[in-house]
Amino acid sequence: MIEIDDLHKRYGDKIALDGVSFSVKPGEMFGFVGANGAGKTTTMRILMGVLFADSGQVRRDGRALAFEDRRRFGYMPEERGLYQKMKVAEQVHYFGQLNGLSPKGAAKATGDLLERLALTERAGDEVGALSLGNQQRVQLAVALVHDPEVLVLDEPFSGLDPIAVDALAEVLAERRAAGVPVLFSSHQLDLVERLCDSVGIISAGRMVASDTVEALRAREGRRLLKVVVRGATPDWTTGLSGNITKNGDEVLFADANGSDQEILRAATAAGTVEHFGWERPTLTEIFREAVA
Ligand SMILES: Nc1ncnc2c1ncn2[C@@H]1O[C@H](COP(=O)(O)OP(=O)(O)OP(=O)(O)O)[C@@H](O)[C@H]1O
Repeated sequence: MIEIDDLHKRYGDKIALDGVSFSVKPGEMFGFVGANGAGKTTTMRILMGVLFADSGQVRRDGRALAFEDRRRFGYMPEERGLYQKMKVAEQVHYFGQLNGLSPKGAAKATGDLLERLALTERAGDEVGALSLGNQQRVQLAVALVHDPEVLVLDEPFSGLDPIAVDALAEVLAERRAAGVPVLFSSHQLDLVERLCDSVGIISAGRMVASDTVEALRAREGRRLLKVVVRGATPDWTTGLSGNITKNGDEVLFADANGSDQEILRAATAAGTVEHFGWERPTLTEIFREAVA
């Protein structure tokens, strides 16, 4: 398990991290989300040892991380960092060897990954000649080539087309199934919701939520009551409490937790109740609320 424990970091007067803690279990996909400048990259850089925290610790299975541990991590930094003049396959192979693979092992892993990421036809091209999206795929191949024990990816999905998003999602899901803790940051909350087991929401250097997607949705899940009544007159909700939004026969009651039975009685008296249930919020709604 990867544990981030009470990280604090300042850049001059600017407090970037103000007590960030969360953990990522083996076989867990953790989505790290937050507004621009919230502290995601800073946290990941400290996790990877390219930046030092002012205080706090990063541990793996209860032990402070050492340089050697991080060699077995796969990291995709925000600033990327490929050799523009090196050819695609050469580059992935080079990083494979740099991270401990034999020449033969690196060649096999390179071939497999280029295939998975639809880069085989570009294997002999210089990286600098590729589109940004394809360079991004090479960067991913570099992060994954040595079959890392832990994955830390800073916005790996940004700039990818939908086919590449699916290919990467599949590769990450395989690593997760093999027991690898996978941590990635993203602004694509629908994607995070679809792929991740857990989510951490950071706002101005503080974690404002960190839990499984299910738990976050369930916690907020009794806030919005959706009722559909056929054949009712539009004024059937008069006198009911809660913040009411109407769209034809569909009525949404926000903050109606204490008055749900009263609403049900009114709906039944007004017409045919076709739907009566709590709406589970999307991750985007949870995020907006958490960082508001
Ligand atoms: N080298 C630096 N010098 C000064 N301030 C910095 C430096 N790096 C980051 N910061 C500040 O620290 C805060 C956190 O930045 P960070 O890059 O970690 O955020 P982020 O969540 O990754 O943002 P984004 O989503 O835009 O990538 C921001 O206010 C940023 O301006």
